Amino acid sequence: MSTTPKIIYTKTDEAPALATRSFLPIVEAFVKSSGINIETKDISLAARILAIFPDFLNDDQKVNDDLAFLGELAKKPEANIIKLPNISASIPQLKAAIQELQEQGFKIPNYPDEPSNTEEKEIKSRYDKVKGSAVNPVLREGNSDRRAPKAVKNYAKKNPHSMGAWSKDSKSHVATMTEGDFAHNEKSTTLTDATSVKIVHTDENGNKTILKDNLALLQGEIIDATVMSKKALIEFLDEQVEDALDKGVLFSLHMKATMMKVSDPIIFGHAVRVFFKDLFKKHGETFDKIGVDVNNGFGNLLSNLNQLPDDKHEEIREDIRYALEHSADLAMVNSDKGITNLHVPSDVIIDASMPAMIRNSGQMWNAEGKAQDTKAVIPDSSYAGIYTATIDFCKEHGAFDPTTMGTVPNVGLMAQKAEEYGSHDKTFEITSNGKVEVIDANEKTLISHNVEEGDIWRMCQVKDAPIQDWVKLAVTRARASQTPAVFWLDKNRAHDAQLIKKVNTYLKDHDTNGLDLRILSPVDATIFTCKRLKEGKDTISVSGNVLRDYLTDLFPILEVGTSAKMLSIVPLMNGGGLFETGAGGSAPKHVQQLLEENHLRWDSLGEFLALAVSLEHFSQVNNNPKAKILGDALDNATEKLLENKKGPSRKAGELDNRGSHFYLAMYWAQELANQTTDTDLAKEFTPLAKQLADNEETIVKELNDIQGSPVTIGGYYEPKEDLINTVMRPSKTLNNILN
Ligand SMILES: NC(=O)C1=CN([C@@H]2O[C@H](COP(=O)(O)OP(=O)(O)OC[C@H]3O[C@@H](n4cnc5c(N)ncnc54)[C@H](OP(=O)(O)O)[C@@H]3O)[C@@H](O)[C@H]2O)C=CC1
Ligand SMILES: O=C(O)CCC(=O)C(=O)O
Ligand SMILES: [Mg+2]
Repeated sequence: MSTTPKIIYTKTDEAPALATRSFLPIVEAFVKSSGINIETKDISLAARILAIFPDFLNDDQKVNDDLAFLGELAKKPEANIIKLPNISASIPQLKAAIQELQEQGFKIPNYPDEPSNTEEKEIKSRYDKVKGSAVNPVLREGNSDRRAPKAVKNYAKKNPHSMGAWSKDSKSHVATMTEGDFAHNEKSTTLTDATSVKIVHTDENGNKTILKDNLALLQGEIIDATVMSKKALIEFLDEQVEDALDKGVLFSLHMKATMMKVSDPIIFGHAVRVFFKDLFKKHGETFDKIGVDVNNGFGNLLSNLNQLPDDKHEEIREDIRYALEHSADLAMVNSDKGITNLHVPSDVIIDASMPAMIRNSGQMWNAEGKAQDTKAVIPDSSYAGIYTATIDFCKEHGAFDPTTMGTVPNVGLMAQKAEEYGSHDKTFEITSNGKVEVIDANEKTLISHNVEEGDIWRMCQVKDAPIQDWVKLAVTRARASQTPAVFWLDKNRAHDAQLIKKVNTYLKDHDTNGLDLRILSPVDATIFTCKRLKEGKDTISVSGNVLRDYLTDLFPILEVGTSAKMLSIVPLMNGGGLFETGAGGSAPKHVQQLLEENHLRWDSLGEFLALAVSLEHFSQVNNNPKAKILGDALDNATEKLLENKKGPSRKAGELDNRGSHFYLAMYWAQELANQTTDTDLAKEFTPLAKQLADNEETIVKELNDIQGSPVTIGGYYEPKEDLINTVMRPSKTLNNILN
């Protein structure tokens, strides 16, 4: 077995996977002579599906379970992983990927929506492991450190992105529940001893069902459990649809159906049924018969209608048209194609969609493709208040100004499936009235809730070691950047109250002299942070897992226009490093544009930043000074790329992702040629730098001239390697130089 130190590069999905085909050959060419091996591991949705069905595949079709491999590696000190964004698949995406793979000759089974026998149940449980946020929680064996690097911030100050104006009269607002939701029903406790718990449902007749057994918990672990009342949820949604109609604002639902893969699709389904309640009243039975499941979005209903005879089909279509005309206006994902906010649960994801709305004067797109004030519906009130507070701040003070505003780095608790991340196998849609209890090994009930049929009950856990690590990371970052840090914790929330005790205890382990550290509720923290932000002051947010996700899109999108340019480091708890490429996702719209116009507007800046820190980490761990020089040179090259505005444009015919990679390579080679610390590297890169510069015009022309017409890559989830490489490496001149 080889123990050669290496950097692992992940192959993922959609835009970042396309970009990798262009960027990775450059990286490999640059690091080859410095004793750095790059190995790729495929954690794309397609590969993850194939990895769990070896028994359905021919020998030559089988693939390794690279995610499992990386999950183990992430726990070892030698881990050095560059992690690109991947699809956290909703059911419609999962099904599309399955269909594509089947069409390519992989004989994997269909996804059984309603498994009717043991075999189907087994297949479904395998697919459920691939579903939703199945990669990040496995690899993130450390807490999160995300911030905008100085160069990125300075660039944004000099070249501000567009920012929609806010007025006091804006009707946009957030609607959230005031009772009966996860926030209001939460109960929490810290374990004094290690134990093993079971989760038991007892119905009104005393019949017990074990929902989960033998869940081992450590001493000092915080657990919390809560329930979303179906009745309260439906009543709330009903009021919001009415209110949106009354106020003449768009109805827009913002969930995290991908990451919160069990609870949020159920909530999404309720929203669809409430919005189209007359339709469901009239045709509910028909929908049941043809297997409609709107937990997968309204699009699921539409695609199932084909099973009906033409006249019935047309009648229902007419009723849908009527419903859309007479109910509140829906926010649109694509008004040209008639795709609404309720069509696909993975189209509107709260972390990216709320900041986009706030950046756009609080407006979303209506059916005519025009911007309109919006009611953003976020049913659970645990975290909705941060958006209310931000929106109120903008109404009061106007939009933020990217040329003067400060910055908000985040230190996020997420290691070892902390908080809601770890709730997936402990979230249940309740089948009958009764109670749900968490019972320990001594048969003591730790937490108990009365529940009703249809309620969503969930339990989360957060271990003590990750909390200690998180507090330490917060202090380290506050010290290193001399920036005030705020723990976004609400003493009135059960789970947060437990966490606050630990924060206060563990802060004592550190020298906090001269640091400004506070604990504020999320709403107060938002107000405090926004005020400082407006005054040009920086504030670190130290948050739990969900707020980590929300805040690392919210502030970056307001500050620098995108979260793709964030430095995103996960110092792994066992000493390794996971380097993520920004805080954004895989930008599906970008693939569409590439296929139609052969232009990829994906910006790899986050990847450049990740590689630089990965090289630095490699240098330290493996005592390899060349890696440090490569990393420093890459950082300088990235800064130059920003200064010279060589990032991708949005428009076909202009510099795109591939062109920006060329410039990065040229600047990187120049930096290496000009540095004086390592003469061998300087000697190696001097001719390369010259060749790249001499051929700049030819290469850029080759990269831009091919744009403008459609291309094929032989698949969306599992593109053909030769086709995708041809599309992503179209400059013969550049390829020859790199070879
Ligand atoms: N770390 C991870 O693995 C993450 C994965 N995801 C997954 O990503 C997918 C898409 O999620 P979504 O919520 O749409 O969020 P995205 O961040 O992927 O996309 C939202 C918009 O942000 C802009 N954007 C994001 N990244 C870049 C980039 N590098 N360069 C240029 N523009 C960028 C694009 O705007 P424009 O259209 O204006 O160009 C894009 O349409 C989902 O499958 C989700 O599960 C999401 C977040 C993190
Ligand atoms: O894991 C996911 O599904 C999304 C992750 C994400 O959005 C983030 O970490 O910012
Ligand atoms: Mg996110």
